Amino acid sequence: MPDNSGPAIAFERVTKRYADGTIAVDAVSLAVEPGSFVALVGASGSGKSTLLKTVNRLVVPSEGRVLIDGVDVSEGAAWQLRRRIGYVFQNIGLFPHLTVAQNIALPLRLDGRNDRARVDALLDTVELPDSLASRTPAELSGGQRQRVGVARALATDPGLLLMDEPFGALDPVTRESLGQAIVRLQRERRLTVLMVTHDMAEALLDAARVLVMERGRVVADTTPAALIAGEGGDTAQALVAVPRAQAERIAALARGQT
Ligand SMILES: Nc1ncnc2c1ncn2[C@@H]1O[C@H](COP(=O)(O)OP(=O)(O)OP(=O)(O)O)[C@@H](O)[C@H]1O
Repeated sequence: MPDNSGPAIAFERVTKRYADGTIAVDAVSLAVEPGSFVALVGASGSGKSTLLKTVNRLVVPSEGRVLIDGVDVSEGAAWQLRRRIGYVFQNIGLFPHLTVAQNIALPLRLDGRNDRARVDALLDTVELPDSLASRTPAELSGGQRQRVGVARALATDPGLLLMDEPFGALDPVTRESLGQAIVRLQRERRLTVLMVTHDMAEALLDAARVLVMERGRVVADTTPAALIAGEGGDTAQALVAVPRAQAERIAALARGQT
């Protein structure tokens, strides 16, 4: 096991209250193990993205604090913090006038590196052919663009990856293959991954731990196996019911029943 596994994250009574009184995150405390894959699920508006963004300081908590390997994220400059954290979100912003290779290399250049071999390795990681390296983002499909975004997020070799609906806009086949690529990478490098998703099936299949949020609070915090076994409470089970029913209907079809 490499000793450079991802960092531990601790949320300590993290609350985010907006000026209009909305409590997006309500006194959340939890610890994320180094090198673990944690999914955040829950209804729209339950606070998933807000909680995720407290880690890279895109959101500053009203109360409480977030620690990475024991150090409060509010210490030091935000850009230094973000350099150590890969961040993937839906419709990731690529620079339209830069090529794929230049987009991926951007964080490396900010680090004073200009490493074409590294870009090629990152293209390989996200399963994109080298032939796309000289294209601009407009010359790619949506799924290819999202893969470039993932490659760019991984460029500085961060130990921590934050993903906010990373595959939401993708077709199911691309979604599955990119998801599997991330899972392989997470296991190989022991990355700490926090992934917000609307898709409970994706959470159950990719993550080792699933947090279910409701109205700013974590109402279930357990393993996929426990969720499948019916644990985690009503909110969690309502979310599990969807992929379960689909799986049962597909199994019935496979058996020739209607
Ligand atoms: N800048 C803001 N000002 C006021 N309220 C906000 C702001 N940003 C988010 N909120 C509110 O905070 C709550 C949590 O939002 P958040 O984006 O974290 O939810 P989410 O679970 O990620 O939702 P979704 O699945 O739809 O992305 C929502 O009620 C939202 O309207």
